[in-house]
Amino acid sequence: MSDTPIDLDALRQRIDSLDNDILRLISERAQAAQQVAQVKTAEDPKAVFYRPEREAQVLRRIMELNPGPLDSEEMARLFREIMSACLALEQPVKVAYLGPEGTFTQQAALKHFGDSAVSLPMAAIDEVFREVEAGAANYGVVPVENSTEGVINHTLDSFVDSSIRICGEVVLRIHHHLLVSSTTRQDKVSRIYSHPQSFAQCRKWLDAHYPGAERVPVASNAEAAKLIKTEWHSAAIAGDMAAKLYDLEKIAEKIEDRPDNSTRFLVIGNQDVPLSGDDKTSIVVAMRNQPGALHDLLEPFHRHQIDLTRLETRPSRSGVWNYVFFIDFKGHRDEPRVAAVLEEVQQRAAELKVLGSYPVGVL
Ligand SMILES: O=C(O)C(=O)C[C@]1(C(=O)O)C=C[C@@H](O)C=C1
Repeated sequence: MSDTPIDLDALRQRIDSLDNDILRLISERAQAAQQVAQVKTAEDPKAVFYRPEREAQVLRRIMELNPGPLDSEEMARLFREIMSACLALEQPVKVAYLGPEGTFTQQAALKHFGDSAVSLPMAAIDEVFREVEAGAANYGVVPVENSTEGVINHTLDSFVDSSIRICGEVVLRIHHHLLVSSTTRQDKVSRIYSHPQSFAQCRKWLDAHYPGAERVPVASNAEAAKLIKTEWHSAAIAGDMAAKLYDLEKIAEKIEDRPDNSTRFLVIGNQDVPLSGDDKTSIVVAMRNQPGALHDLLEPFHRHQIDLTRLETRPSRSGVWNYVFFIDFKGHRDEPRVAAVLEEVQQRAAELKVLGSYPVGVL
């Protein structure tokens, strides 16, 4: 405790005065964003307003400059919301996501675009792709891999026949809770609803705490949360958003077996994203079915010292024993080193498609 007495009134006056400054500065920033919109429209009537590379640079800079005491992620989240509101002034952004409302994918969409984006729930991953392809939504957010359960094949397969590009990634820590409604008899829970992936991620905890309860898989965690509102003997496993949306009580928090449980989501759209300074590239490659094909494919990456961050194999839908490879690596297609590798891979592959170069997820 400090020796000098704290004068509460004086401190509040100081906070009021600081708020005045913050208010004025945020308004000035919003005006600058409106001017940016005018410049963009003058340059190109069909200009895209959302600029993922610039947003990543703004957030990274804030995190670097942050003097504390707020931690850098918290500070970046505040700026995320300011930028989201500024972008909405330029042009409201519509983001389709794998719904229903209250899913982790919606949480990821809001984490990436901020609360001023309009989020549109879709019933399936291909619907998110279609909505963005048709221009009904500007961007889409789909899950692609989970640290415990692995890849989401449906998302990868959707890229094969689509012209959609990847504009960004979001990584979300996934915390599951056991939820009940106000009418649930907590000592009589005999059925638990959740998404199959969430059951898999909480398997040990469930075996230890609810070995006898029936586990009923449903299409999403949000669906599970909704279902238990009418069943007095049921509980659901879902996240914070679903708990809030359906007004449910958490009777056990963070029940995932692995504390580092996280899911990576992709932001999809119709634009190519310029260099941000810390980028990733995703490609899909079909190799001819011959010995050493995988080695031939990977060798240029090794030689040019490019870091692979993910390699997935999927059966090709065009031939019985052919495979396609989904590869993520560090770097942007406009960097000479990456361009050289892509050129070499192109020569060795039966088919190569660059799904996008995009900023490494900041938040
Ligand atoms: O710099 C731009 O291009 C802007 O439109 C401004 C701004 C911002 O508020 O900083 C807003 C939206 C874009 O996605 C990126 C940045």
